[in-house]
Amino acid sequence: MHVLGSTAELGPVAHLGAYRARDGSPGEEVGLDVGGPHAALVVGKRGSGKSYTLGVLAEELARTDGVAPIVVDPMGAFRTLAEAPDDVPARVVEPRVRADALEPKAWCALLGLDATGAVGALVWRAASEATTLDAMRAFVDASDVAREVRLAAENHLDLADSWGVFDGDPADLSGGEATVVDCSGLDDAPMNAVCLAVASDCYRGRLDGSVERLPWLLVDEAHVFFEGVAASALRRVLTRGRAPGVSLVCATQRPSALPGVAVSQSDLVVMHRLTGRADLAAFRDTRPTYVDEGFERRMPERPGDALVVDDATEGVHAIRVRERLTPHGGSSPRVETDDGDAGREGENENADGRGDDSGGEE
Ligand SMILES: Nc1ncnc2c1ncn2[C@@H]1O[C@H](COP(=O)(O)OP(=O)(O)OP(=O)(O)O)[C@@H](O)[C@H]1O
Repeated sequence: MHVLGSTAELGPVAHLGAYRARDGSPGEEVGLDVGGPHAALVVGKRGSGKSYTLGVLAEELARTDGVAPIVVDPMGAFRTLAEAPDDVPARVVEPRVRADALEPKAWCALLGLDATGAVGALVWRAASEATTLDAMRAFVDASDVAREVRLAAENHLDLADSWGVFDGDPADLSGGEATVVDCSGLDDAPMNAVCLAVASDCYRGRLDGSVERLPWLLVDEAHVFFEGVAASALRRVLTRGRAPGVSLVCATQRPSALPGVAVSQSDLVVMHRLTGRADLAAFRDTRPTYVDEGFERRMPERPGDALVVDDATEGVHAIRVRERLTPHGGSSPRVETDDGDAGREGENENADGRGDDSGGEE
């Protein structure tokens, strides 16, 4: 098997798929080095195969010794990973956050409060003094401030309480099975709080030695998190995660919405079909050596086909991602036809139902 992500035989390899010849026929099997930490991006327009590829990677990591795979799942698309426990060790957990996993500044940002205003300052002090949401509320309740300030702070903390993510303890994420943190049904703000806590726990756990396995954090719809309070924790993993051994794989249909550091720090980019001009520019600017006009001519057409830009081998590799071992849960709902079948969803059809590959910006 040809290994991407490393020039040396370092140990465990995730089977990603096979090389793809120009006529689409499969070639040698392709794997990805998972023996050491990586920062990777999986990009492509809607329906091009990003979640499917993330699922393949999660399956491989779940079957790899010494790593702790965690999927931050915004849509519940990865719950199916746990459907074949004999083949793929995986579990689905509720999204839970310890209130003190968030710095006071993050609490203000999460609740849309100006930290220099009276209400923001009170919430900031509550987050500095208390370790649970209940204790933060008690702190606010007992505070000696103007009534309207106290009521406004209470309302904001009630909102946080209504998300349900601060109830109970978060699951231990350091196990060897794939852990799917199911964030479906959550708004962007609580989802960001969850992602922030997961990324911080992985990073700090490796620094203080409490996490033994090397964490692999897989984040779908990553633009949602780079636009929210999780951004700083994800940036930290991107820029400083390699030394403690934390890997991050971000999937997005909008790479232009990610900060430049997400593209520049990624040593692997799995590019499914991508047509938006701004999105292509996000790569052309940081990787002019790889992403030229020839690159655009090689752009994959079918869902599941990809170009892998690999810093280790300093090359661009045309591959087809292998089929999933567990069911793929990421397909969009489709209209039922008269004979009861859902509309076709073949390899040559885009998720939006067009049989062609005409794209344009998303
Ligand atoms: N490697 C593959 N092998 C076979 N089929 C695939 C592969 N990758 C994707 N597909 C097909 O393409 C469909 C769309 O893939 P997927 O759900 O991963 O797209 P996506 O890029 O994540 O879309 P969205 O942005 O809407 O979430 C899948 O339901 C599956 O049928």
